[in-house]
Formats: sequence, structure tokens, C-alpha cells
Amino acid sequence: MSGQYRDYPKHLIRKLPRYYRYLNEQKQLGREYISSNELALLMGISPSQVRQDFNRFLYNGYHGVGYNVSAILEQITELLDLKTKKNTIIIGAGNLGQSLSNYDELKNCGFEIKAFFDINPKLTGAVINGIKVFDMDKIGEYIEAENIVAAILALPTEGTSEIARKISEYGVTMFLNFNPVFFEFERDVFIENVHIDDNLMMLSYKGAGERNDEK
Ligand SMILES: NC(=O)c1ccc[n+]([C@@H]2O[C@H](COP(=O)([O-])OP(=O)(O)OC[C@H]3O[C@@H](n4cnc5c(N)ncnc54)[C@H](O)[C@@H]3O)[C@@H](O)[C@H]2O)c1
Repeated sequence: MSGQYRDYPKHLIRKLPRYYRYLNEQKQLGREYISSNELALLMGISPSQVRQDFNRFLYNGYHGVGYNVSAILEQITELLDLKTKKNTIIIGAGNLGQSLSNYDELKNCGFEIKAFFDINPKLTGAVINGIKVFDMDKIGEYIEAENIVAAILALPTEGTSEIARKISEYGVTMFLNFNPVFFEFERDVFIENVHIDDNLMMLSYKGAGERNDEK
């Protein structure tokens, strides 16, 4: 990522994946241009907020017909560094790890799954979805040899933070963590936590409101 993008406000960066998703859907539908009003409706924000995001930070090319969908997508792709290939491993070759290895969006975001690592000796040597499972003993060596920069943590809570710390010392700087454990690094290591449980709880809460309204 070039230096200028580091200065982009965090609240805007957080919005970019959603902008990307909605604009990509529009592109697939054959749309070339989109107005700030339509985009605002999809995003659930005001048209003036969309205009502010775009005019100040993103593609500044509103010409009567709307914003050029492909041009904005290209800019977001560059901003989020999606085209750079990021060699990635999955730690934990169980249900979650295996499903993730099949998820196309990883590749679309530049995360190329190179290997699984697991402590279960029955899985060592197996090939799942075309990806080999290695024993945890080999992890440091593998990271260095294959220039691994990202890891997906799909293993039970126990030991996760120690494993993350250990592999960060071999050069992994990006973690997608599916575990409820919280850990931080002093160095330049980046973590995105995924908690489906949070979404389920919010869904349950929203559903309860709806049901209470019916009473
Ligand atoms: N955050 C989320 O949204 C979310 C969603 C689903 C699952 N999870 C969590 O992800 C984890 C994995 O779920 P699952 O359904 O795939 O479980 P699973 O039991 O099917 O798979 C876990 C795998 O991790 C391996 N493992 C255990 N300890 C290890 C270690 N120290 N090093 C390397 N590998 C190790 C096991 O051998 C197993 O193959 C669970 O902790 C679960 O709670 C989180």
C-alpha cells in the first residue's frame, strides 16, 4: 500500500469492503454508473455521506450519469491492496478450516492458501481441497521457506495466542482469527477477529424485538 493511503481515515477504510461488495454486485448486473442516492440506499447511509466519502477520498468523477462503477472498484481494490498475493496458511484443518479453504473470496482478496497445519496425526499428510496438511512441528520452517505472511486461526482456543506469537516471529504479519481469545502484538502485526456468535446474538435480539411487537 502506498504511503498516502495510510492517511485515509479509519472510518472510511472500514466502509470500503461494503462499498466494494455493493458496487461489485451492481457491476455483475451490468451497471456502468451509479448515483449517490442509489449507493446511499444500498449502504444504509445518507447520499451526502456518500458524496463526502467519494469527493474527499475516493473517485471524484460524478458526471450527471453517476459514479463510474468499474473505476471506483479499481480504486478500492488498490486501496485495500487486494491484488497483492499473500501466501497464507490455515491452522486447524477441522470443520471450519476445511470450509474456509473452499471459500473463493479468500483468493479474490489475494489470500492464497498454501497449507493446513494441525496437531492431529491422522490428518498429517492428507490433502483437503487440494491443500496439504502438515504437522505443527514443521510450521516455522514452512513459513520461512514459503514466504507465508498470513494465517487463518481455525483451531480451538487453547494455545491460540502462543501459536500466533510464535509464528509472528517467523514472519506472519496478518491474522484472521476465529477464536474468542484476545491477543495483541507490540510489533506491526495485524489481526481481524471474526465472531459469528456476535451476529447470532444480534439476530436473536432483533428477532425478539419483532416478536415482542407482535404481542
Ligand atoms: N468465530 C467464529 O465465528 C467461529 C465459527 C465457527 C467456529 N469457531 C471456532 O473455531 C474453532 C474450530 O472450529 P471447528 O468446528 O473447525 O472445530 P474442529 O474440532 O472441527 O477442528 C479444530 C481442528 O483444530 C485442530 N487443533 C486443535 N488444537 C490444535 C493446535 N494446538 N494446533 C493446531 N491444530 C489444532 C484439531 O486437530 C482439529 O482438526 C473452534 O474453537 C470454534 O469455536 C469460530
